[in-house]
Amino acid sequence: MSDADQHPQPGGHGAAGASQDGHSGGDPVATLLVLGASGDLASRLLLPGLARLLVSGRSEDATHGHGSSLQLVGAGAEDWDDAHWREVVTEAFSDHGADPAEDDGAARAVRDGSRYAKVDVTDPDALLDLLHSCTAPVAAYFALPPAITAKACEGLVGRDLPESTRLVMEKPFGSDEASAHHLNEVVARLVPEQHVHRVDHFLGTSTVLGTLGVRFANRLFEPTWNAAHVERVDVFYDEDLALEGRARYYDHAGALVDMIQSHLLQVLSVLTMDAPSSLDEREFRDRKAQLLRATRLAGPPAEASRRARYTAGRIGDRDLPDYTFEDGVDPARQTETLAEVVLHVDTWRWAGVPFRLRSGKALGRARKEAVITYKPVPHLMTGLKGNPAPTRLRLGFKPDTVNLDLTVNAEGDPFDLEEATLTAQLADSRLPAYGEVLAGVLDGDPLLSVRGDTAEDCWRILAPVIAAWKADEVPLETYAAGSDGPEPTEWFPAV
Ligand SMILES: NC(=O)C1=CN([C@@H]2O[C@H](COP(=O)(O)OP(=O)(O)OC[C@H]3O[C@@H](n4cnc5c(N)ncnc54)[C@H](OP(=O)(O)O)[C@@H]3O)[C@@H](O)[C@H]2O)C=CC1
Ligand SMILES: O=C1O[C@H](COP(=O)(O)O)[C@@H](O)[C@H](O)[C@H]1O
Repeated sequence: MSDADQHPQPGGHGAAGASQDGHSGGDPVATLLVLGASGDLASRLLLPGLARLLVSGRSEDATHGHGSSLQLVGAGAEDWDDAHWREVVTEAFSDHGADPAEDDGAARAVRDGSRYAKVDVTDPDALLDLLHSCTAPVAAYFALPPAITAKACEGLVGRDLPESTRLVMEKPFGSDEASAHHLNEVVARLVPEQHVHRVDHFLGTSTVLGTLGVRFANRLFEPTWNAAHVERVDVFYDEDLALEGRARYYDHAGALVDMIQSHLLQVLSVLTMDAPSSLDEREFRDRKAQLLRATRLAGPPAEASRRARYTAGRIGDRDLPDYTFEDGVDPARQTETLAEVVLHVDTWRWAGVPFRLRSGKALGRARKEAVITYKPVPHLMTGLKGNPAPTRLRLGFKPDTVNLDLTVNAEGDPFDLEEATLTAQLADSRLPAYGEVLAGVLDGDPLLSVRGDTAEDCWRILAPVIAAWKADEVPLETYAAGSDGPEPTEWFPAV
């Protein structure tokens, strides 16, 4: 897909361009239609995100003052009625600071006005009827298994959708570059690109957004943010959570697709892109796309990728079984629970710098941070003692922190060197990631959505790894649950 296809209206945000009041997305969304209302995503992340958005008042901004009249429609295969759906909404809202019983504002209005529709989304007539029964513009949130989402979209091709419909698509978007390309073509026949929200909730996290402030609102970092000064960059998303009953999805996806193909490549792009001139969606997404287009695996998959799976172990007071004994897991799938890759970004700025992306489950330490390691100083003056550790900037995710590891003169002996860390705790975002994502959807602003070309590129970058793992060219290592993961190697050093 070319840039031109992605940008029918240079300078504008939505298909309608910037609206009269300067808002980015044209008409605000009137109906949020959650397809897959009985699913895990809807109850655990979407409804809580919506609750927090309603309480924050941002929904009024996002909908240009119509937050409390937002219609919430849940739909799915379950034989629920409106009353049951409202109970689900009430529970999710109450657990997240928006108890409709106490709140007489937007949360209550949205809950009281919400309804449920039973529908098989793969039946195009039924889905279309449902869409037309909603007040337009409708944001159709596909909280569905990806194959069902693709089938539902295909069924809508050639049919008349309500005006200004937005399609909100979850990850994974496609299952490889070709299928993502195909899905992009299908979606492009339904709505303009600016009305497609390919969700990556990491782009809604305060840390990823906070990276922009640290990088671009300070004179200090940007001049050294390049291959001349940076030795390596490591992005870790090590979780102490294990499978947590998600075999139906995870045992097919694995760590590479679940975390690296989607979230961590987005983090990488924000960490390494050139400075956009504004937070206009086109400026921002162009910069990310440019960076990812230049990204490739740093070597042959047997060296530049590694996969591993947890065995039985203990995390805190939890005993965990070997992954292959978890409910719903098929050991023959050889699903990895930890993945690491090393990438290169072929640009003047980044040539030769290794970027390691790593994520794993059931690790002893939940380490979630991007570490920028600087090169040693060109000359350390004779007379200073000690072996200085490299300067490191560590951007922590959850909690959101900035740590700068420096070498300083030691206490008591000014000729000796020691390490010191400057730490800043970043302010918590008022909204959880899904609240931020929904604000963008309701506002019709795709700034924090993954653009179609980028969705394809993320598959292209990892295609050699996926093929090599499928062909068993890279061994599936093991690590005990509760450990630090597989042993460090030259390609995957301890940092
Ligand atoms: N859960 C999570 O933490 C996250 C999920 N995602 C993504 O969100 C999407 C949904 O995931 P999740 O909620 O976990 O999945 P679930 O399996 O929990 O839920 C899927 C929902 O879709 C419904 N459904 C399935 N087929 C149809 C159909 N033909 N017509 C109508 N409804 C149907 C299911 O109903 P029924 O149960 O009755 O079949 C269920 O309500 C996936 O793309 C996933 O990758 C992304 C980030 C995090
Ligand atoms: O999308 C996903 O993300 C979570 C990690 O994100 P967090 O915001 O919950 O920390 C991950 O656990 C899950 O496997 C993956 O599907």
